[in-house]
Amino acid sequence: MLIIADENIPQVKKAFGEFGEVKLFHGRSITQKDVIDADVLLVRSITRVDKDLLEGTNVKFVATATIGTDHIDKDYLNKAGIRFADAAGCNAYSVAEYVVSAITEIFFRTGRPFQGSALGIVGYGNIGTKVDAFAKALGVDTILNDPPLKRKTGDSKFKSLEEALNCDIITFHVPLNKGGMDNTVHLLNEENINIINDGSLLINSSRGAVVDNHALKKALIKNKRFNAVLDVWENEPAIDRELLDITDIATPHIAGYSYEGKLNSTLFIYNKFCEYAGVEKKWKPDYMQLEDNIIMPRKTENNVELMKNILNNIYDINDDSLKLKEGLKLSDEQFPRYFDELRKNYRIRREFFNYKIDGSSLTGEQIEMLKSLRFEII
Ligand SMILES: NC(=O)C1=CN([C@@H]2O[C@H](COP(=O)(O)OP(=O)(O)OC[C@H]3O[C@@H](n4cnc5c(N)ncnc54)[C@H](O)[C@@H]3O)[C@@H](O)[C@H]2O)C=CC1
Ligand SMILES: O=C(O)C(=O)[C@H](O)COP(=O)(O)O
Repeated sequence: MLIIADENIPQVKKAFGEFGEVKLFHGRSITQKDVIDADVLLVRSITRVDKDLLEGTNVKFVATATIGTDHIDKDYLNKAGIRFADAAGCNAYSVAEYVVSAITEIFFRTGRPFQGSALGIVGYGNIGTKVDAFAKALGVDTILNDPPLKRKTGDSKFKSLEEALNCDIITFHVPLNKGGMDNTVHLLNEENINIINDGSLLINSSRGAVVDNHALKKALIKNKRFNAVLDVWENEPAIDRELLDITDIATPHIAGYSYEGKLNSTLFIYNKFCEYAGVEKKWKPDYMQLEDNIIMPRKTENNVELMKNILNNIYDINDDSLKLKEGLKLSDEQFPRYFDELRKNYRIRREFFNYKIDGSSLTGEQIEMLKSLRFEII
């Protein structure tokens, strides 16, 4: 069996090697010629999988080691009788932790408290539900927007997009739906961007095109009255560098790149392949136990300061932002490669549950907050 895989799927050779030859390719440059004799194609978000790539090939099974599937023409795969699998949920905690880090950093910079702030969550699926739980743990109220779920459940907890945009923080966790009733292309656009209040914080870690980047740039240039955190961009990796310059925290599509999230992505597609092929699931990734994982936070009653102090030991989102912004020095030709290299060589970022926190200087409420964020308290 010939298996063609994106070189950035971790441990893919170990996982799939038992089924045949695994050949690795750079995800942006996989062509029909590369997959012509393949039985299995394993991609990440940067490979467009459609008729142009697969017609006339031998491919019977396609999997993406990602949550998002907007790069896959599922209708074509269905018609062509090609089985498809995604890695739904694999890095949901990673993205939720990214959002906690982004809020902490911006609130620390601007001297705002978590308590009493309201967070609008657009998209209440695997990631949105985790962000909701984390926000509540921090003392942040939430407003939920998810029209498909509202139709399905009739639950009055789901509010309008306008209500979500009216919050102190707005975060997007929707798939990129290109058209239809639940279109999400330019969900935030020239018309509704003005709903965002002065001093609010906008976070997009879903897909770049969910936010009209041109409208956002115009709004920020005209009057920088709210903060913006962007992990995803229109036209990655050739992103709008003027927008990059004026974004408060700017990262190269790494919100889902926790160590666990990446390994889960391989495990999830491996498991789905085994189910498809009717073979026993033998492989499991080695998640490696973390050493030196005890954090002793400074005593403070200010929870933003406490979180900033803890996150400095785990994941300082500023480091990612500064590195991406260093790319502003490069030429337009050099930048896309730089963006991809930052992603390829991304650091090992462990999820919160790996860390133990010395609770001796913490209040009972702070201990409960940190436990809800999946830290272990000792
Ligand atoms: N930046 C990154 O590294 C990552 C980005 N993502 C992106 O995040 C997206 C969301 O991930 P999950 O929560 O796991 O997906 P999910 O499928 O579990 O949840 C998405 C939710 O959005 C809702 N939705 C659909 N259309 C909507 C609309 N027009 N308005 C409001 N809500 C709408 C759906 O009903 C669903 O509940 C993925 O599709 C992917 O594009 C996912 C992982 C990592
Ligand atoms: O899971 C998703 O969806 C994502 O956006 C990924 O975390 C992004 O990873 P790549 O596939 O672009 O490496």
